[in-house]
This record gives sequence, structure tokens and C-alpha cells, in this order.
Amino acid sequence: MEGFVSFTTPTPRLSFPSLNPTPTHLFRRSLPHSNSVLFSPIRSQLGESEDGSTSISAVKEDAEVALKVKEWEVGMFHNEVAATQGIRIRRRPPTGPPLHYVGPFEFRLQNEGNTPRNILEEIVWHKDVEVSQLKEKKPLGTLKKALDNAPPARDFIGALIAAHERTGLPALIAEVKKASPSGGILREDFDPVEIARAYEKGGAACLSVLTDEKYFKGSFENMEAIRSAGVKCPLLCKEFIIEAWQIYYARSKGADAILLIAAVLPDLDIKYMTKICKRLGLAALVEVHDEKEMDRVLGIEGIELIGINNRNLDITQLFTCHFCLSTETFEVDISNTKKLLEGERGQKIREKDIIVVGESALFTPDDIAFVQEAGAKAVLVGESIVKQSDPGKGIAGLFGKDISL
Ligand SMILES: O=P(O)(O)OC[C@@H](O)[C@@H](O)c1c[nH]c2ccccc12
Repeated sequence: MEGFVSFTTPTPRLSFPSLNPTPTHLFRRSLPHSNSVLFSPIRSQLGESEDGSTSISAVKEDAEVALKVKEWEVGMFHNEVAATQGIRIRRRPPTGPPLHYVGPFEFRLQNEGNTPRNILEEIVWHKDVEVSQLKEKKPLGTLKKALDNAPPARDFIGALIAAHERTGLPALIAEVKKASPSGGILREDFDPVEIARAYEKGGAACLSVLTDEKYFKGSFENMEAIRSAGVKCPLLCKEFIIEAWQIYYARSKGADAILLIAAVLPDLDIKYMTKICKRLGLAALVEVHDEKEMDRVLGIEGIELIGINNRNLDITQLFTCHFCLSTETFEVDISNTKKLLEGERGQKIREKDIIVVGESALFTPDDIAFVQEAGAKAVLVGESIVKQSDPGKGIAGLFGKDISL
């Protein structure tokens, strides 16, 4: 991934030195976004011996190629379905960008189809590679077996309702967040367990733990450590979920809830994944950014928690990602929460008894009051509290009073 992503250079970039056995004839199919260069097959790379006979490794490679073709077809199908639902985040071309050969070298031509269009797309494409590798180490069967003996998940939604009833304020999901692509490192002396304890003491109902390593400097180890340190608040695994396997994995690492991002997942995935969550006793926080995503999610049965992210993914304001080459936007506007809860949408949410979580860019008691007034019964806050020397006191500052009592 790192080797080929660039948001600014439209010209070919060279990526040396891999001379890996990429199935070159795969690209004879006309990839919709590729530059459609046809390759002359390189014999040794296709597993053909000098006399033209096919070796065992060639047969194995053929099977791999067939699998890659299948994956590619599924990926393309996914993108088509996603596009009909207005989803702009595409699935990564499974083989990565097409390879081109000049003499002994391979290089990759960048184009619209093989270059992520924004930071979220880049994260998701990177996640795709990461998940494939993790899955090989821990196949679903192994994960499921491990879950047979796992302690039960804690009641995430119940904890939110109880806190809201107790304080009369939005329940707090406090985020254990070391860094973000837009903010860079938020806290240098980052001890996840210490921060989690401080949040719990400060009155947080639940915690959100970032597990993405590359872009948010989080980890599953952090979540496991918090859980095994005896912190009682239910834990939201803040991960970019693109495959059901990740839900089982999150559960095996101590998650009580997971995040499903509507900008990334088509309706059918959201439906299917919510069902898996129910079966595993996990809560699913479904995140939306705009009216269109909200309407899609309101059309899906069985959704209990909707997060409205005030961070806009559209490219209107530029920033440079601290951990990648991306230059783009994460504009924040808390009136987004209000906008998405107005009129019929708000009505439907109340009828369905859905709990709304106001997410991102909440810094002051006025911000909390604003999203509460709009209809949020919970808030998800990271930056403003994690940056405080005592994150527990940061909570009191955020709410304008001690909410631990
Ligand atoms: O640090 P903030 O602005 O308080 O935001 C917290 C949380 O909403 C944000 O981290 C977030 C919301 N949705 C996400 C999806 C993935 C990663 C992170 C996020």
C-alpha cells in the first residue's frame, strides 16, 4: 500500500524491487479503471518450465489466479452495489494496482481506479490488506472456537441508558485515542490503561478504544489490556470493519460493541453484520455523516444505535495527513448532528427508540448542550479529553460539572 499511494502525482511512480509472481494474465481482462495495458506473459512468473510443461507450482498458481479473479469480480460487484447506494468509498482492487514491466523492473501506473480518492478510502484499502494477513493467522473457525470460552460481552447500550438516566445528560463514550490523521499525535505520554481508568473514574459510561495502528496509532493490545486491567465500562472497538471476520476478532479481543461505518458498508453488509453482532451479544454503533446515509440506515431493521459524525469527509478544506501522503479534509461542524435529526428523521428515530450518539469535535459544555438539544442521548468524545493532563478532570471540564457522582 505505502509504495503506491499518492494523492498528488498523476504521473507513473516506480515501485521497486518486487519481482513477485503476480498473475500477469489476470490483467488481460479489461480492468474497468486500469490503463488496460496488455502484458506479454513472463514464462518463469507463470510457472512454465523451459520445455513448456506445467509444473506443480504452476497448477498452484493457477488456482491462486482463479481465486484472485474471483476476488476481483466480487470486489467489482461490491463497488457497483455500493455506488447505487451513493457510497463513494470503493473496495481496493484485490490485486493492487496493475503492474507494468520495463526490462527487469515492475512499476505501477497510477490512475483513478488504483489510487484511493480520499483518506477514508486509503484507510479501508490498507485495512483490506491487513485483514487478509491477519485472517490467515487466525481463520474464522479458530476464532469461533476461542469464543466458546470467552466471558460474556457487557451491555453497552444498557450502560448508555443507565448513565443518561442517572445524570440527565448525554451518556459519555470516552475515546482512548493516541492520534488521528488530521490531529497527529494527541498525547505523547499515552498509557491506555491509565487513561481508561481516569475516564471511568470521571464518569464515562462506556469507552471507545481505537485499534487501527497505522492511522490512529491504536491497537488490539490496548483494548485487551484495558479489559484485563479490570475496567468495567463496556468497550467499543473503534475499527474500520469491512469483513464479518473482524467482528469475531474484535469480540475475541474483549470488545462489547463495534463500529459500522455507513460510508463504507452497503446496506446488505450492515444488515448481515448487525445480525452477527446480535448473535455474539455485541452492540453495533452505525455511523452516518449525512442525510443520505441516515436515510439508508433508518431503512434497515434492528438498528439500535446511530452515531452522527460531525467530521465531514468531503474535500473542502485541506490538511496533510500525519501518517500518509494524503492532503485533504476533515472539516468539523457540530450542527451536522442537529441537521440530521430534524423533521421526519428525528421522528422516525424516536418511534424506533434508536439512541443517537453525537460524535467528534465536542469541546465545551455548550457543545454538549447543543447536541443534547438536537436529540443525542450519548456523545463520543476523544481529542478534547484525552489531551488533558488528567483525562478524568477533562470530563468534568467538558460537561461543566462532575458527572461521576
Ligand atoms: O476526537 P474527537 O473529535 O472527539 O472524535 C472522537 C470520535 O468521534 C472520532 O475519533 C471518530 C468518529 N468516527 C470515527 C471512525 C473511525 C476513527 C475515529 C472516529
